[in-house]
Amino acid sequence: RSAGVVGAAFCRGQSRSGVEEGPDRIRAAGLLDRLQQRGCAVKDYGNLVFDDVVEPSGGGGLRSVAAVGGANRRLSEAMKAVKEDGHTAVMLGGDHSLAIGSIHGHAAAVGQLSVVWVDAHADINTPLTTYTGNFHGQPMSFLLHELQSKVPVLPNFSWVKPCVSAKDLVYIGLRDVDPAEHYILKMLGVKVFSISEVDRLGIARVMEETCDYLTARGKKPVHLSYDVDAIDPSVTPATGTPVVGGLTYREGVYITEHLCGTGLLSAVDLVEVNPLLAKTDQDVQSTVNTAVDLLLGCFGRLREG
Ligand SMILES: N[C@](CCCC[B-](O)(O)O)(CCN1CCC(O)CC1)C(=O)O
Ligand SMILES: [Mn+2]
Ligand SMILES: [Mn+2]
Ligand SMILES: [Mn+2]
Repeated sequence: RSAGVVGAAFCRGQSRSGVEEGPDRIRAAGLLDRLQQRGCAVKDYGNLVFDDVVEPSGGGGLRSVAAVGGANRRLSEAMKAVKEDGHTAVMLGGDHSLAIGSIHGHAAAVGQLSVVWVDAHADINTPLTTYTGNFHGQPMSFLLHELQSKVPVLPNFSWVKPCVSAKDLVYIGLRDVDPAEHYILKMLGVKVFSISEVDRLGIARVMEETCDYLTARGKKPVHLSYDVDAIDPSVTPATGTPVVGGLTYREGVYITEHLCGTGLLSAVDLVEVNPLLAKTDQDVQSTVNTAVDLLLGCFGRLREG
């Protein structure tokens, strides 16, 4: 197993500064050392730093359109290179708009893939349905073949090619879904395990059903896009859009242990860690340490030893 780590110090998919510090805080918590200690080869590709692209005014109520498009284009190229070097890619965010570039670059390298999206939110608003104009709530709309007739061409976004089929997407942890997103999920028949399903089925059954569903039509590389706000805010408070009633630490780690066990995990995003948004340093540490533990689960760490 080898990991290729890319930091993406980007915050302009949303409004709260600090999430650009995520990559360095996760590194400082010892991610690379802990991976190496487990016998995992690690190549650190460093951080993509997005010196603020001058943003033309306007954008029709969408926040930082050109900056988001430009940042994701660079991330896509970086992720493609990491995959072509043969690593399991690790993208450290940064806000969740970065999934546009991460998944796009992964697909450019491997072709068809499955996406497991672990999040309190569906992040599938289009530029026309978004309430907030924030691109961290929209990434999936740019990636799904089935939504392209609903997504306008935006400045710096013309490079994006849709690369995910709705039937190759599974959500886990949803508990704050906008009406338009819910309509889109129903219309496309996207597989969703909301927090209610996690309660009803238990996380082990959710993961079995997720993997059976994604491999029923043939095994494909898996892209795991993990928003730390999927986990309960009592565990990961340092994040921009916390929502009560989240996954426990144990459920969160079980997800990564199980996906690692399939042998199909090809790339993982770990996004939305914002160290400025916690009240105490303990809260920051709890968030960052959980992020590290989630990633270690992706690379074979088992709690049994
Ligand atoms: N769906 C939201 C939240 C996106 C969260 C992005 B993340 O990467 O963190 O998953 C809007 C959420 N919604 C806005 C109206 C409020 O009353 C309730 C929350 C949006 O801004 O689109
Ligand atoms: Mn979220
Ligand atoms: Mn998200
Ligand atoms: Mn978030």
